[in-house]
Amino acid sequence: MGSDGIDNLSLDSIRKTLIGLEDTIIYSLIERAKLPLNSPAYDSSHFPGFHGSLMELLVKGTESVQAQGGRYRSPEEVPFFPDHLPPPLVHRPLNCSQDLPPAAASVNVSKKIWDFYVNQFLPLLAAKGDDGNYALGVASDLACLQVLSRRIHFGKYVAEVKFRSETEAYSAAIREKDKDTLMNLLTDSKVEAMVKQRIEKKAKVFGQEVTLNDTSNSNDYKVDPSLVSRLYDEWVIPLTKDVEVEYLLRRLD
Ligand SMILES: O=C(O)C(=O)C[C@]1(C(=O)O)C=C[C@@H](O)C=C1
Repeated sequence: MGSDGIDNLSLDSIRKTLIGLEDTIIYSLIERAKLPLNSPAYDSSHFPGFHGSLMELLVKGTESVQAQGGRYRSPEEVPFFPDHLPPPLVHRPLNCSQDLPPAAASVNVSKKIWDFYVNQFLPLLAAKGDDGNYALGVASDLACLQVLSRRIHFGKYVAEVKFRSETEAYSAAIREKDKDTLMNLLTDSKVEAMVKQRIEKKAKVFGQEVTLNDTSNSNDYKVDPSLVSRLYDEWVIPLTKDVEVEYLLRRLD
């Protein structure tokens, strides 16, 4: 996101940002896929010394430190545990557009992102096994979760730009609280198909084994490209659209 402010945002520039985030998402998935599932880290009854799972403990602690460092000050940065975060110690203004209408601040699908990632997606990404190195796995999970969340909450900017380009049609549906019409207005099926094709292709290119001779199997990838496409199809795109609808519903408040 550049420093030009919301007035100069275009659908093209936001889509470019989404395309850039695809690279980060794939690389973070490749990192997590190197480690075994390590299921005790996600089990809230496994470690008796504290409340909740080890993953929750580590993510809360990391988010707390990052909040002090000035994270979570823009609409696309949403913590997974917003309660009791310490105030930032860094007050320098962000050199990126953050001036979305107030509607943006309250749109938050973090819980849904956490739930699908931990309960549905991670067991498909990581091979069964337990190497006891839970903190490393969770650090890798948080990298995945944060970039997925950023991508999904970027839907706020997408929705704002779409609202500005067709204000009358969107306003009518917002006044009626008509979620279906909003969903239809913002959906572009051709773009969705391209996004899914591109992410699968990138997973093949970024995830291929590089060797100096030609003996490697060209169908061996570090993360299954069809799983990455499925991630977008089942979770990333639908949740981005949920963010867009939720944002729009509050846009005229
Ligand atoms: O690019 C857009 O227009 C978006 O709204 C983003 C997105 C996506 O998540 O990739 C979501 C909805 C549209 O149907 C197409 C793509």
